[in-house]
Amino acid sequence: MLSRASCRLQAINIHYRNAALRLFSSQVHANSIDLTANDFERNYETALPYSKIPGPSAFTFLKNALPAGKLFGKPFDEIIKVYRREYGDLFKFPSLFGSMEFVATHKPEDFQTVFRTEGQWPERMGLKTMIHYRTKVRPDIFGKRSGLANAQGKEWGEFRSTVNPVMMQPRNTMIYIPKVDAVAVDFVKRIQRIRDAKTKEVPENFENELNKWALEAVAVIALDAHLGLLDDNYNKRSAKLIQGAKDSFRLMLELEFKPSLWRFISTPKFKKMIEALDMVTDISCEIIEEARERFSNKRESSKNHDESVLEKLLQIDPILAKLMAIDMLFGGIDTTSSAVTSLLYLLAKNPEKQEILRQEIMTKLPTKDSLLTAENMKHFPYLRACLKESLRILPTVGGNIRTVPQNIILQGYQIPKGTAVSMGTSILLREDEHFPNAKKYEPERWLKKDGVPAPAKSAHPYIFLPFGFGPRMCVGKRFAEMEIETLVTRIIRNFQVEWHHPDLKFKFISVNVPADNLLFTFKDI
Ligand code: HEM
Repeated sequence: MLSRASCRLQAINIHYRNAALRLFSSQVHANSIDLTANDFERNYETALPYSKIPGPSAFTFLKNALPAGKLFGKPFDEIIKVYRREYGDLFKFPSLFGSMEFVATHKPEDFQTVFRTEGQWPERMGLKTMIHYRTKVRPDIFGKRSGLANAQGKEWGEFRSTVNPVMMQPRNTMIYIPKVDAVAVDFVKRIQRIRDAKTKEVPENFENELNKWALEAVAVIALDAHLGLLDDNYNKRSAKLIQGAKDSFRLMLELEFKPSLWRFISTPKFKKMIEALDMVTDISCEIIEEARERFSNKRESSKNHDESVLEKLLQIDPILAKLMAIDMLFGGIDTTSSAVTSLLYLLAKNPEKQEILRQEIMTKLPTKDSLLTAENMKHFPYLRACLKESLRILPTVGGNIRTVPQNIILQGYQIPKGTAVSMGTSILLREDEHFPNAKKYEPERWLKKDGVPAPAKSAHPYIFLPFGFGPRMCVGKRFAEMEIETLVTRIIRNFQVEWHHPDLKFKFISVNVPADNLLFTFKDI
């Protein structure tokens, strides 16, 4: 029987889904085309056969990826770029040693077709390595479940309906601002302690500091837990969690998308991935168990509305609650810290934009210790535009993926039901054709002025989707945006951020992460 809390959440969820549907249909009005299964069925037989889609053969793909091959050791986004130059906007990646064959497209009209036909329970191919680990290696923890990101069909639909009201409602996000702000204030103090006394430049391991901030921030939301990562003698257990999460993402991606025999034998990389995943799972479970004990010791009268995500979900489904909490700790590190990195870097490289942002922040935070509230966060449109613009120029993820639930046609080719389609947006986001003066950091393009719509609105509506699209979009979107905006507000209120080194490069390791040391200078305002 459903508990009262669960009924309330289900009702909120129905409301949420309706609101989300309205939002999506208003988002896509501009260039929308009406697509029905019938349109494709009518023309499917006359379209070019799937087998004719260009792309490297399994042999060429393997040859290129081996030592001495032209793509050996190249990151995944680089491989995609090379094949796009060779084969055009639509090409096929072959299956190798059991890996999944997929089609890659770089046409916004195709993204629209794929998203508009994705159905009630959109499918995104799960990570086989993660599914294997959770269901075969650690059923003691996960039972038969592989987590929200890897679940499909009805199981995914039920999981998502349960977590949406807790994680995706703006109201439920804003209540965590004071806690997340306290973490941001600690981070500002940490910058003051670790930067060079004279030059004000931070040490070369600053990326690790940002990772620690990200884990600390997501842990207060997920578990109401203070991990102590920003203290000088920081907690080594949580530091291991960060390293484990980074290693396992890197290894999973390599095993999934590069030629590997892991499906048949336990390769050295596979063993390392299991070790890293074990580290993440075991430490997360310990932290979650501690949080659970704290909640059970909490007196009824002291319970309040800003309970952590875990606490709220525990009242509905304890196993799902634990799974979601692990995934929040796991998925909430590299993603948000990478987005903060690109935003700070672009503000450092564009001091005039940084100054406009600071003026906006000063209107609501006249002193450095003014309170940051849900109310004054509503009045930072330039901050929001700065974040969008940095996600455009230096996106955190390279694109989106769907497994199509019906036969469709892309660029004149048959795409049979069940095909995985990858939609590469990161290259398009930096093309003048879609965003005039695309290389320029121009937050203003996201703002409407004197009743004139924001210039970025004229781009195809399916290109800029940094958190994905539709019912399967990122479930951590609202928390991520709030965490990033809170931290950047505190940093820009306290420091002039500068960059005095050659241009920063990024590399793609499941998300785009900096390839060089983050040698930011933070001068006091
Ligand atoms: C800047 C930060 C982030 C970016 C850019 C980002 C981006 C994305 C994208 C593009 C997807 C795929 C969406 C789709 O297929 O339509 C996704 C899914 C997901 N994200 Fe995020 N994410 C971020 C932060 C987070 C955080 C902080 C969490 C955890 C609290 C999180 C948890 C997830 C989960 C669990 C999914 C799978 C959702 C599902 O399959 O239903 N993400 N994210």
